[in-house]
Amino acid sequence: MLNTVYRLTAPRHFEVEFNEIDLFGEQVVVRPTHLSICNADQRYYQGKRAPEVLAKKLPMALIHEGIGEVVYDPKGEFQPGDAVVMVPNTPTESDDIVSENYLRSSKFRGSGFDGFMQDNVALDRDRIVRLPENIDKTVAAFTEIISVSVHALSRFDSIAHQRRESVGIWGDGNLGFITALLFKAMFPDTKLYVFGVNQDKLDDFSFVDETYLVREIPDDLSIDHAIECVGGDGSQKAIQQIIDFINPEGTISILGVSEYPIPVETRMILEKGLRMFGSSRSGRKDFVKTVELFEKNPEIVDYLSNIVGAVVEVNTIKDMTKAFELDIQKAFGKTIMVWKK
Ligand SMILES: NC(=O)C1=CN([C@@H]2O[C@H](COP(=O)(O)OP(=O)(O)OC[C@H]3O[C@@H](n4cnc5c(N)ncnc54)[C@H](OP(=O)(O)O)[C@@H]3O)[C@@H](O)[C@H]2O)C=CC1
Ligand SMILES: O=C(CO)[C@H](O)[C@H](O)COP(=O)(O)O
Ligand SMILES: [Zn+2]
Repeated sequence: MLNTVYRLTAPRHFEVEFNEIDLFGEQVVVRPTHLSICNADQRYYQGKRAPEVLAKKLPMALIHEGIGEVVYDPKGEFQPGDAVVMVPNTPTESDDIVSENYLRSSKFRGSGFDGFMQDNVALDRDRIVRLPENIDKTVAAFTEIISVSVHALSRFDSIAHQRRESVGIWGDGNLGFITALLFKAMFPDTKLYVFGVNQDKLDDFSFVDETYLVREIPDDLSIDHAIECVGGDGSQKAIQQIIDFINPEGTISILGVSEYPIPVETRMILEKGLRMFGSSRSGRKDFVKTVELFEKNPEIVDYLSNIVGAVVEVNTIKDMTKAFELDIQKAFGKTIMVWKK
């Protein structure tokens, strides 16, 4: 079956290309319905990655956050029209210790190979997870970034010591919002503080115990552990501030992606005996856990609908460009493409 793929061939430039989908294989064919733009997509779209990275990765279809409807399953386990979330991480081996998203051999859609900007996507059957009926699809579209938070918080639970009276999340953007919301659901007895740079964004974190502008943190405040959801140019300041305010032997969970290496005050990491760990991406089990969370706690989906930003119907390449450009201008929220291709 001939399939159309919309690849980024150069910064801000999409082109139509074609590939072949083998209908006689084992893979399930999914037609994307709702796609969501991640900061990682924007770094490719705007040409913010290093030239040698762009030269290696492009042309490539972007987008690793998305849901769709099954078109064809050779085994008949899924029926045409079934709503599913697509898992972008694609392992080629398994390991008893290392999770699928950390195996260096795994490929990731929209980073190592084509993402979901296609008319149809052929996926191994363990790369799709059935969605609950009647779920808000504009929220389900960004299940992937939610599963990243679920994954990081599960790791936090196994790494951070048990004194968890107060935890701080740095970052008042989408990842900060999602992580804060899930943190409150998973650790209801811990006081959660969110630290940001925009009062209007912080006002949306109505479900946390306190919010602070990073330039107005009281000197006597301290936290047992911290989670960094800033990334980019802000990472360095955020990590420094975390090191300043965290209690000895606390754990720092790093989630923000920085394009270039950043200096970190290792002396105080040593003196305070801190643990620092990174989390990136997620695997099938995190998606399954996330979908279970949607089913058991529908109020989480309602809260998440607050961060649905622009919803753009996409019929043409011009519409794709419009969605990415709108996403750049947004103050807050996820940009959703309703994929009519
Ligand atoms: N580890 C993973 O698998 C994943 C990582 N990410 C990464 O996480 C990072 C955040 O993503 P996302 O939330 O979508 O991006 P956003 O841009 O929505 O959020 C970052 C927020 O942090 C704010 N900020 C800037 N400086 C500071 C500071 N010093 N202290 C506190 N807050 C600050 C920004 O404000 P302002 O906009 O005003 O600068 C912005 O609101 C990105 O680097 C992204 O690539 C995302 C998904 C998954
Ligand atoms: O967004 C992410 C996961 O949801 C990761 O940050 C993203 O996968 C990093 O990939 P790349 O190396 O291509 O920037
Ligand atoms: Zn992402």
